Amino acid sequence: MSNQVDINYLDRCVELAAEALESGNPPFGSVLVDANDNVRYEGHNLTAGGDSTQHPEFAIARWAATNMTPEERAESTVYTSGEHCPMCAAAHGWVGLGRIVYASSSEQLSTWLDDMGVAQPPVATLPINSVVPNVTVEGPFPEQAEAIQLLQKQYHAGR
Ligand SMILES: Nc1nc2[nH]cnc2c(=O)[nH]1
Repeated sequence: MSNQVDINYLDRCVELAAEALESGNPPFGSVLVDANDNVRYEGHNLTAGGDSTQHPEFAIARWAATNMTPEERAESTVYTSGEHCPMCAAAHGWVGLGRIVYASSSEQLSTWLDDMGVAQPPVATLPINSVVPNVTVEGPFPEQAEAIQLLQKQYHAGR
């Protein structure tokens, strides 16, 4: 069940995605929140340097593996501006993180890329649950997805 708390964290993800764009990176941002509603990690995409695995969701999985117990991980929520790619969904599943709430879906991203005449990513745009069937996933959220589409347009217009 989503609520205003979820919406607030998604809004933060949109802010982080905007920060990514400002620093020349693709607009993706994510937040890791534990069961006590503490933000444990937040970040944005850092792939502009040439390492295409520097997604915030992947960074969250690796940070959580080092810094949280298995129980803490399972009870936490990952908020993210865009639905996890298969690499990040797999990392999320391997480290046993909990619920995922995303603003815009991979299917939406794929459609936006086609509409902009931009090539599809080299990794399939699968739904998270195709990769990790047992993770609770919520999204998309229309208002935040619209904001992300705008950031995607700005990112690709500048390339
Ligand atoms: N969810 C997500 N998808 C991406 N596709 C390309 N980069 C990213 C990223 O950082 N996050």
